[in-house]
Amino acid sequence: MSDVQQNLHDAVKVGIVSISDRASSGVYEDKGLPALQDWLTRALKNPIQFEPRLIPDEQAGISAALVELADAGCSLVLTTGGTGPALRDVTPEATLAVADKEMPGFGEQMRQISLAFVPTAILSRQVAVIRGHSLIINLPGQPKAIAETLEGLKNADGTQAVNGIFAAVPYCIDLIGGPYLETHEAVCKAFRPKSAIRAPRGA
Ligand SMILES: Nc1ncnc2c1ncn2[C@@H]1O[C@H](COP(=O)(O)OP(=O)(O)OP(=O)(O)O)[C@@H](O)[C@H]1O
Ligand SMILES: Nc1nc2c(c(=O)[nH]1)N[C@H]1C(S)=C(S)[C@@H](COP(=O)(O)O)O[C@H]1N2
Repeated sequence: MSDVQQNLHDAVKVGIVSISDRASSGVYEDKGLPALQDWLTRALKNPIQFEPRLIPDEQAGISAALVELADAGCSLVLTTGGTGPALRDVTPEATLAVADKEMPGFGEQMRQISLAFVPTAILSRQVAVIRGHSLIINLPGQPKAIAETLEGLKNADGTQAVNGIFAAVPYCIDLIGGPYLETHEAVCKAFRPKSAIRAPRGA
């Protein structure tokens, strides 16, 4: 029987939001939602209910989608796109507008990680916030940036060279009263203080 069939892991609802004028109007195919869904499915042992949204770079519409997803019980909401300096890039403003708390460490670490991949990493103004029981994190719009920032940089032998931000997500979600997230270590090794580690179910 699989872990899911045995109910070994809490179920989690995750909002995934691709913010792109061109993908949302059909000028090009959206690669943001598939990349988010693929990475989360590879990384998490928990059964995931995805809530996908594909929307244009409009501040009010982005804020409305984030509020709707947080109110619908998404413990985690990941956005992709609209974090740069272009006039239509307003994802950070839309995210901060619905925040109860800002979590600056996520943006700082993502820019640090991304510098290992591209010198233009400093152009991303990405933020992370808490709204109620939801952690909302902005990722850059380049589809490859999703795995890069969540997973970090690995050496040729698979050991971690730079930590991805997802390592800190499960404990953050514990602290805001969400489900207990568990990861596949080959993709991402989550960190929790010893006192916060729960004994495996069914052991
Ligand atoms: N949802 C997406 N699907 C596929 N490719 C994307 C997507 N979003 C961004 N990209 C790619 O990453 C590049 C940089 O993303 P950015 O968010 O800056 O897009 P943009 O230039 O603001 O345009 P748009 O909002 O229309 O996607 C884009 O030019 C495009 O090649
Ligand atoms: N990991 C990673 N971070 C990245 C990039 C990337 O390709 N990989 N692109 C950068 C670029 S070119 C820009 S302009 C900013 C903002 O991108 P966005 O407007 O698509 O969110 O993210 C930066 N961060």
